[in-house]
Amino acid sequence: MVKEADSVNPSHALFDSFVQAQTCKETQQNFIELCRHLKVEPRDYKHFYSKLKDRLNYWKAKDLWQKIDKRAAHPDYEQGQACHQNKCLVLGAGPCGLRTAIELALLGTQVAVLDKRVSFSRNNVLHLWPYTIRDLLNLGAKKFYGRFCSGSIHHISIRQLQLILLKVALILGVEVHTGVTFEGLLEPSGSTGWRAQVSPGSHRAAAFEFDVFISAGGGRYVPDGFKIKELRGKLAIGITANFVNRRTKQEAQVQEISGVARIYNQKFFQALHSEIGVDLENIVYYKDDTHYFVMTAKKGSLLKKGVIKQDFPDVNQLLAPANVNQKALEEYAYDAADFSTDHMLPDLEFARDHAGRPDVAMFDFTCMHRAENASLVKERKGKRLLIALVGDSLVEPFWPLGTGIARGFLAAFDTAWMVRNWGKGGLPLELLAERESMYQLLSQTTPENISKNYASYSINPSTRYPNISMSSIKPTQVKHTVLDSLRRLEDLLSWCQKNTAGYKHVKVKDLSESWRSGMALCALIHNFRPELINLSSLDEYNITRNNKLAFDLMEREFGITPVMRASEMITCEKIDQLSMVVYLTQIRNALTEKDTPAGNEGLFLEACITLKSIFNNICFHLFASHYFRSSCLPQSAPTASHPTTRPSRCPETARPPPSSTRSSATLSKDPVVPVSSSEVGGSELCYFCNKHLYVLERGSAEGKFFHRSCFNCYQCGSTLRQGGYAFLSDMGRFYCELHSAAEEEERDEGHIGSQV
Ligand SMILES: NC(=O)C1=CN([C@@H]2O[C@H](COP(=O)(O)OP(=O)(O)OC[C@H]3O[C@@H](n4cnc5c(N)ncnc54)[C@H](OP(=O)(O)O)[C@@H]3O)[C@@H](O)[C@H]2O)C=CC1
Repeated sequence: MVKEADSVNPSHALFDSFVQAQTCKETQQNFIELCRHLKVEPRDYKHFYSKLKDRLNYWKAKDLWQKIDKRAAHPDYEQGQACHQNKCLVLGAGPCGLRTAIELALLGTQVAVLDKRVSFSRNNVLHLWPYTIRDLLNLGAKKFYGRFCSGSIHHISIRQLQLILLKVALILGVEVHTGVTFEGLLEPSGSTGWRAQVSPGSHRAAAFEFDVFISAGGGRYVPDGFKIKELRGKLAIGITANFVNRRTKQEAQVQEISGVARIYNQKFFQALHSEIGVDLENIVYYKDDTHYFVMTAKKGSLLKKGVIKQDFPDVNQLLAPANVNQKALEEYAYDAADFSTDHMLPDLEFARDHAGRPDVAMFDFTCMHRAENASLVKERKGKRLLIALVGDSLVEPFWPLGTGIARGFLAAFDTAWMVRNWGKGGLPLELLAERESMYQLLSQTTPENISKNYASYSINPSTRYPNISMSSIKPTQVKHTVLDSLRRLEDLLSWCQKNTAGYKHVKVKDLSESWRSGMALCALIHNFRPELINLSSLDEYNITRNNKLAFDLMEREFGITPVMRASEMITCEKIDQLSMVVYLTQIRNALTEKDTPAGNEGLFLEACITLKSIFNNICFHLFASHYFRSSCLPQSAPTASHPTTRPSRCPETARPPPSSTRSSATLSKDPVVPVSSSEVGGSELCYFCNKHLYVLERGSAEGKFFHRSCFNCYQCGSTLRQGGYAFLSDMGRFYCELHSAAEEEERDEGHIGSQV
């Protein structure tokens, strides 16, 4: 609604109302009225922002335009042309979905955001890292929310953050549909591309076709093809509570708590326990729209206080709603809040959650989830879809550490960078590999180890991560994320089986060893061109002759170059599957006269060929002479010239590096570890189990070599991944994120709460 006397010009008043709107609904309504009044059509997303700016000649808006113009002028966006042909659906209007939508709009993408919620009702308060503060200020946060970061500790409530981002997104021409539930992806059919199944089904978002899908639904929806990994730690029960902030003088004087962990203030926690029976590991208090508390409580005291009714070893059973006494939980949170603020907050009254209940909740942080991959590509009927996860659906944050939104925004920028490359026609495997390389860094990022030059931050990862290697993950390592391609390997195998069935001495079981004798290749040729080959003249044990015959015929008749020499089929230890896949695919295309791979075939061949060439390089760099002694890899592979890093033999004898590697140094990824000729052949010992380690099964991190299956958290035994671990060098131990934080917290005395 237009506020009276705000301005004489109705459009100015409408703009003011839009800027000041305090709910999602009010924001959307004011926006629509403003657009109507100025006769600008939000669906004309390409020109919307410039038209709005031109038609709203209002001094109060100038500040905002300047900020947005400055961001939009960054060369990364190529004046909104970088992705002008792309369309993106974003699932979730949480902070991360909206932040991603803004970047994609700046790249020129047509963006639609869906959220099932109709209101922004989350009171919980998020900690902001310095770069996020700068980022939001640059988007005009102060304009939309005058109190932004005016307190002593930098934070913002989720709903205020969503409001700011929603307003910026709308100004940039993003369509935001609330009250719409995403039910799943609809595959292309006929001339229609990828779409979403939504509820209500009649909503116009159902007709939106897109080639990029961002899943930012907060972790509850995981698109097909993504694997989610569980990181299980020791029992950690989180409690959040929000109390009404009446903004009185007395409330203003109460000190915030940026994070008090038990180890740093034993006295406080002992008093809390002995005086009121509340036993906590840590507590945080932020004063924002509400008085917000987040704490980790010990199970014993929750049982004693009757918050948890019955003890169960299984945490799901333990924290099931039926096993929680809500009233007792309210009392517990109330007492903790009152005690930790020295009883200085007068008339503590619970704020209300979206359902009108006292806003206090209990969460399980024992088990955190993270996706194994950040992105993938699907292809159906020749139409490709890039799918990316951002926010909590990518990595669930441990709230008391206050990393959620900062890492969420970093992933939003990284994702936008990938979409930019997608829009510019980058090869799927290459851009997926680059995205995964960035994803490896995410869990290691801290306010200290990311670049401090906030002014130069852009979606380009190199502006944010010092010493980043954008190619630490190779395309071959993301092959499984190009989903159609893998299915096509199976298709290729069954085509081969079908067309060699019934031939004597031929049994095709795979795309490698079954081809060694050359009989299967000859059978394949005979099946299609019997006149070319006399099968009765073949001897299954004359491997070189059979293969030479088949290779020569393929080359002469169909112009297909052999992938290896016939003699190598007998000498090699293992047939190289990727070489065979590329070779057999070309044969299939030739024999079935599909000579130009098109549509889905294109992606498949691209995958195979990229995999093959990369694989050859990696193999050469990694396995050098060992592989050449024993394998069939083509000899044209490039030579390696890296220095050698020798592994330590075991943790006990390893000489500790100068400092803990949970520093900025860990941001530069392990290079592919080169192997000297004395090492190849593989008889080193695994850093962890001290057993023999062969080159082909070897993983490495921090200069240590090990079996990949041995790379587990010292504390909980969960499997570690490159980039998703911390290494405490003085002890020579590797930890998962959760346990490294706990371990460091215990050791790092005097450093109270700077993470929180
Ligand atoms: N309570 C807290 O303190 C919370 C804090 N956060 C913070 O916010 C950060 C960013 O969160 P973010 O990743 O953006 O996720 P959010 O949870 O903030 O946003 C996701 C949004 O998508 C909605 N959604 C989920 N599934 C669907 C669907 N199928 N169709 C339509 N809408 C759907 C969710 O609704 P719904 O929620 O109803 O499923 C929610 O509104 C987190 O890292 C964390 O720090 C996030 C969530 C809660």
